[in-house]
Amino acid sequence: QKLTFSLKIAISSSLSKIHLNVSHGRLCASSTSFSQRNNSSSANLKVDHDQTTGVAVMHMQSPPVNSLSLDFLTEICITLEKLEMDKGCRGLIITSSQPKVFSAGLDILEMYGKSPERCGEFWKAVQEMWLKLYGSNMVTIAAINGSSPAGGCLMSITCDYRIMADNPRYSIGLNETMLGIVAPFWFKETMVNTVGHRNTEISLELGLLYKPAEALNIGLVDQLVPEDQVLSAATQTMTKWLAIPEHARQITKSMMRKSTIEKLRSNREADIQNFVNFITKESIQKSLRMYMEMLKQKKA
Ligand SMILES: CCCCCCCCCC/C=C\CC(=O)SCCNC(=O)CCNC(=O)[C@H](O)C(C)(C)COP(=O)(O)OP(=O)(O)OC[C@H]1O[C@@H](n2cnc3c(N)ncnc32)[C@H](O)[C@@H]1OP(=O)(O)O
Repeated sequence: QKLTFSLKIAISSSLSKIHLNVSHGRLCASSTSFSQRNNSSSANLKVDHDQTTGVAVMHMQSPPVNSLSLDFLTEICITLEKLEMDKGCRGLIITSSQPKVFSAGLDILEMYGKSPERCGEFWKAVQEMWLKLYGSNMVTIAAINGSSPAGGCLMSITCDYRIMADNPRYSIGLNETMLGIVAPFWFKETMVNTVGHRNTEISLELGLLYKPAEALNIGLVDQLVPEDQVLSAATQTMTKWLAIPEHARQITKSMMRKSTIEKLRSNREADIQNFVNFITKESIQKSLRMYMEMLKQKKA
């Protein structure tokens, strides 16, 4: 059996302790320094892990708008995997370091003019991020400090709780139909599980983007706070969620989400084929091109 051995040594203190754990056939080594903080950065993510509270804050910093490219999705998945395996991490807050935007959703350039193979690889990464987040054992909170359309909204609704900046310039929603594309069944089900069937039907058919107050009204977000308090409110909420007996909370979460997760898990290949066939159609490529032009014109 292959053992994965990862050794992280925090040199922030000269006195650091190394813990070895064997779990699920994997040998992991992690370290705790007396400062109890473990900060790490990759190209487009900064993770602040406070080991005293067991809470990690993942800051997305992929300019200009945190759009989810294949590279960025891969980075997010690797980080989620590491945090999930780390017994010292019980809660995850996801937020953005980019001004005015939480995430602009999937990177449109990954879906335009690309080979079927590349599109398939991209879609597999989108599935992977969703599976990791929706099925996470950690308490997950989206600290939505900017606009969050389409894939950005999906990312938010995979979390257990959403706190959004109360700024009417921002919006959130699954607006895929406005791009001439269709939210797949697992996007739709995540939305139904959040705001119910009727709200989802209206929202998806019309490709609606909601202002924060409207999003709160239909239950797409759970709380609105002034912009400068999004992260502190998320931290406060996290403390409450982490006080719930962990095993009971995790089993309950799994019970609520299991059937949606299983449906994708057992149909991953077919879902990739659907996506590739759909997105490479001439008519869909034309819609995406027009949408990108519209985005550029909006700027001019
Ligand atoms: C039969 C069933 C089969 C199932 C098939 C499945 C089909 C596929 C399903 C796909 C699912 C999800 C799709 C998505 O997530 S698509 C992405 C949707 N996103 C959007 O519509 C958001 C578009 N962006 C905006 O509205 C704005 O950019 C913003 C986020 C509100 C920010 O506004 P801003 O004024 O601050 O910034 P702006 O000047 O507009 O943008 C800056 C530059 O970034 C580029 N850009 C913006 N969004 C994206 C993106 N999503 N991907 C790539 N690039 C993006 C924008 O063009 C600007 O670029 P430049 O500076 O002009 O070069």
